[in-house]
Amino acid sequence: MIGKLNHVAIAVPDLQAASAQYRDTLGAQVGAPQDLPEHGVTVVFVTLPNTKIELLHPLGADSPIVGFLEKNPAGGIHHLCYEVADIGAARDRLTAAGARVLGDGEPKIGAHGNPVLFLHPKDFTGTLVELEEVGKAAEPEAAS
Ligand SMILES: CC[C@H](C(=O)O)C(=O)SCCNC(=O)CCNC(=O)[C@H](O)C(C)(C)COP(=O)(O)OP(=O)(O)OC[C@H]1O[C@@H](n2cnc3c(N)ncnc32)[C@H](O)[C@@H]1OP(=O)(O)O
Ligand SMILES: [Co+2]
Repeated sequence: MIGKLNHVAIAVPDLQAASAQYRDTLGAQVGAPQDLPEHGVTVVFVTLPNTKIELLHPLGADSPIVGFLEKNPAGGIHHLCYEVADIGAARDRLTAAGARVLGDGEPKIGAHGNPVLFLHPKDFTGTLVELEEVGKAAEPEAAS
């Protein structure tokens, strides 16, 4: 059911410092900060040849990553995001298997404009999992 690793998210206490480290020390392609008020985070995406790193910083007092940064003040790996072709079907299959989908169970639009859901870390070997629906590219038409 799961496909490509879309991104690895790292919660960071200082977004500017983390962005500079990835750009200047590691020589990676680093994007601009993006505020996502609906998710309570500011994100910066680092594009790697085979996946992305999502640098996460709290936006607002109700941010879901405030508690994580309190427990991990230097920052740390926060979640993995896997691509799925049909997020509704994935959610139904996972809830039937007993996994907890976070929030009200309805997908929200994530940083890439695609529907996303989160799964409780206690149900996935201590790892918070994000699912992102990435539509399949149109099949090329068969040559006639
Ligand atoms: C969608 C926009 C963007 C994108 O990619 O497009 C993003 O990725 S936004 C990312 C930020 N959004 C979220 O994380 C939404 C889902 N998260 C949540 O609902 C909460 O953060 C939750 C429920 C995972 C944790 O809630 P809380 O911070 O209140 O912590 P608790 O003390 O209730 O945690 C319970 C238990 O789980 C452990 N925990 C918490 N966070 C993580 C984590 N990231 N990875 C692994 N384990 C985690 C925590 O330590 C507690 O364990 P315990 O043994 O009881 O101490
Ligand atoms: Co994410």
